[in-house]
Amino acid sequence: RRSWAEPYKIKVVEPLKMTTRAEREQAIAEAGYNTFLLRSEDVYIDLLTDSGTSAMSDRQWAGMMVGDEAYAGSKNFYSLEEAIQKYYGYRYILPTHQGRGAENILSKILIKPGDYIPGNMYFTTTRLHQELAGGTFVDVIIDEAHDPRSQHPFKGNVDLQKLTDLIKRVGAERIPYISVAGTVNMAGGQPISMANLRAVYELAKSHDIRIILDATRAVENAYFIQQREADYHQQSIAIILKEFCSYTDGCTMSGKKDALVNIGGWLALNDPDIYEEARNMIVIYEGLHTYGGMAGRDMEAMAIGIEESVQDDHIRARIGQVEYLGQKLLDWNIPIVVPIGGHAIYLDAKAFLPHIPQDQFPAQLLAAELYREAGIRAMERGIVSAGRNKDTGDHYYPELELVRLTIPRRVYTQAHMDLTAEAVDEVYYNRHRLRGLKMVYEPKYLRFFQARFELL
Ligand SMILES: CC1=C(O)/C(=C\N=C(/Cc2ccc(O)c(F)c2)C(=O)O)C(COP(=O)(O)O)=CN1
Repeated sequence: RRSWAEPYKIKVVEPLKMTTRAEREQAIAEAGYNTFLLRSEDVYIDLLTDSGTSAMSDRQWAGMMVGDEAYAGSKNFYSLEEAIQKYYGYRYILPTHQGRGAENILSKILIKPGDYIPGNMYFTTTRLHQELAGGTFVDVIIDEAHDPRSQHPFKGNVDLQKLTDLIKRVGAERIPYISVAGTVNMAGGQPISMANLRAVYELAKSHDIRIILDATRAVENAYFIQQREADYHQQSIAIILKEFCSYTDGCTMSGKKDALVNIGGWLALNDPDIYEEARNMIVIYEGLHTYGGMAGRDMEAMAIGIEESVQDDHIRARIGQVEYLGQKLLDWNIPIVVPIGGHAIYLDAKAFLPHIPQDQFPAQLLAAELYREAGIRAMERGIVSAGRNKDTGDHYYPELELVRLTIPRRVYTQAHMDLTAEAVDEVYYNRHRLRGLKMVYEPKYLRFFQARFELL
């Protein structure tokens, strides 16, 4: 059996600065034990996020050179519109500066105070925009998604009974849309199956309720459908993606993930009336409807990135690298979320640090420790990210207390993955010495971005 290797070779590199442990101890203390507050130059392997951190191809860089920076009607808008219509299948396309720009517009248009928005697990910016519009997010994901050890192949699936119960409880008229993400970031990059999405679509249509997809990693979701769903083993990623989107009425998209760009996103819709209102709102919050907060060059790079993202060789290598790292950690009995997700490895901080109670922020501590140990930057995805219940004011206490090791696309080599695994193993070996944190500064919104902590 031949090993696999990437379907590309490297043409440009960015030299990295190596730091000492002493320098890292000072840097993480000055950053308040919050990896978001570290300087990039002090980070060796940056696994904070796959958002906007992927490497563009030479064709994308070439596309940057043909940016048509006209204020209105840029050529690049039409290449982007064509690429999205071709690969995602939606009719109307509105560029936005990134995903949350689309989430803001959509929430403002579709949600009325007192509405309920069911979805397959929360996402931070998505839920916040739903709440700011007066809505309440209701989690209708299957129970297995909240269990880091469950091997369910499609943990992103919607529990149709939970959804039906909500419709019965509040009435279809209080549900402006069902918010479906594929893959599900906070569950560990877990996919929803085509069969489940089709069933959700049929249920929604029987109650005349819309479905809006968060398409941010829908290409990765298509890969899992190809690999794990019998009917799709012989289908190309592009064909699967298009069918997947056909079971939804529109999508919000952060192009900073699947679409291989450093900035960009869109709102796509099939309903002409919602489109007309969104097209009008875009000029308030994002820019003219033919650039939506992006430069022409960025739209061109994203149009090319969409084409590259659906190539079977690309997505197989991308997810193969994540699986490579995850399998190493599993072989060393280090607790991670299974099945291995599409864009990241998620350390199970509750199992990793059972002696640190959740309100002493174990995942926050573990992310800080991994940086101190090896200059590797990861992201807390536990109680700090979950924030506070808008009604009670108390923390949410999520089942999943995770540290996300997020792999940018086409950036790091297998050697970086090997070193990351060794560093995690070192921290695991010394985990008994670790102790909790206290939060000393807590911002009002999305606190995890800017909160500061001290060692207990
Ligand atoms: C499934 C989904 C996302 O993953 C996503 C973003 N993701 C980020 C950046 C980020 C966002 C929120 C955080 O709590 C976070 F700590 C990190 C990330 O790293 O995963 C957005 C929003 O897209 P925008 O970032 O283009 O506006 C919408 N939907």
